[in-house]
Amino acid sequence: MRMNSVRDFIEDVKPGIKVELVPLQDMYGPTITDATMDCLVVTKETSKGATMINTERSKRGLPPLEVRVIDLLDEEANTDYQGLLEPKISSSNERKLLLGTLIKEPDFSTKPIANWPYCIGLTGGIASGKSSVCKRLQNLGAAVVDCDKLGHQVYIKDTPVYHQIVEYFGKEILASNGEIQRSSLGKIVFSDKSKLHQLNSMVWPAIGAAVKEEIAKFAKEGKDIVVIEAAVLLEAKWTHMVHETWVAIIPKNEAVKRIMERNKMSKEDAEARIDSQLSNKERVEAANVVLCTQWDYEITQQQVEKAWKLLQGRLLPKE
Ligand SMILES: CC(C)(COP(=O)(O)OP(=O)(O)OC[C@H]1O[C@@H](n2cnc3c(N)ncnc32)[C@H](O)[C@@H]1O)[C@@H](O)C(=O)NCCC(=O)NCCS
Ligand SMILES: Nc1ncnc2c1ncn2[C@@H]1O[C@H](COP(=O)(O)OP(=O)(O)OP(=O)(O)O)[C@@H](O)[C@H]1O
Repeated sequence: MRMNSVRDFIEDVKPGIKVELVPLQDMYGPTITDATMDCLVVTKETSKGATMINTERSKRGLPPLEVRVIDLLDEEANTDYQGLLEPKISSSNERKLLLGTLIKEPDFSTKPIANWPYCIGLTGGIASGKSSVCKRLQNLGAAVVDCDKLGHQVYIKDTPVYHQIVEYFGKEILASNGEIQRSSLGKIVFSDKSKLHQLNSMVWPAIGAAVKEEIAKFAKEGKDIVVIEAAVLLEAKWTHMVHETWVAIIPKNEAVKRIMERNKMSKEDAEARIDSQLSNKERVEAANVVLCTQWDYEITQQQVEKAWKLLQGRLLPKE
């Protein structure tokens, strides 16, 4: 079959057939373990891999995949094909197919964590849909650690962190009962980067320790997969506590719209809040899996189900 690009092939596929694009470096992942797959589309250059994939499938008692070799027509088309498999996300239809798939192999070599429970760090910008994705993963069976909530617990009156914060920010952040008023603290730190930095250095170690305790608690309960929802996962370097980093993204204009609606913020304030955080690009660069919540809830659900299903095929063995 001679095609301009893989996209042509996909457009040629009849509706109802499940098509997944697997980045070249991940061809071995789902393709050797997914019992629901029927067919593998490869170029001449990657057809050797297909033979090896079928050998691996037969070792696992899975039926061989029908292999379709397509021939790309010209240089330009070949570039398009390579671009398609690059681990980057844009709004193009082809790259949509990468959402929910493993775009980068996780690297456990530098992480001092046990194989089990398998931990996913879920991050993303403000209003990117983290909570919505988490809820869906929880419905599928994941245990969830909410770092915003853990963050709120470190402000409990008379703890060492409480005293440190009051000493630095002054008594004006306290309510009449002596408790820290987060809204007052938020106003200060979200308009002053150096103060936010100070606050982070006081509270992140305590939140990190609380995350570890939660993971240990879920391990005792026998949970297999724990999702750690953390807006600041990358900034706080909590990635060393998780096996994989999943990132929720939305375009900036959609984020502004959502924040204005949900938080009743002005456009300028919403933009300032987004600009104070990491960009989508920076997060995607660190991501093993990317999810985009830009469209209907149904599409978010489909991406989450796909990500969950593929995840089952790469969980590490219990030690
Ligand atoms: C500044 C605080 C007191 C404001 O509390 P408040 O209840 O008003 O907001 P909340 O905690 O619900 O956070 C709202 C959103 O702000 C963003 N955000 C929170 N903390 C940070 C931070 N340190 N850096 C950047 N963005 C942040 C996140 O998108 C978060 O979802 C609070 O956010 C806080 O203690 N932040 C520092 C601790 C932290 O990093 N928590 C987040 C753990 S994921
Ligand atoms: N398709 C969608 N998937 C997920 N969320 C969506 C979608 N469409 C709209 N939203 C809305 O986006 C808003 C933000 O979602 P959510 O609260 O899950 O984000 P978040 O990243 O947890 O936000 P934050 O960290 O700012 O609290 C919600 O009001 C949600 O209803």
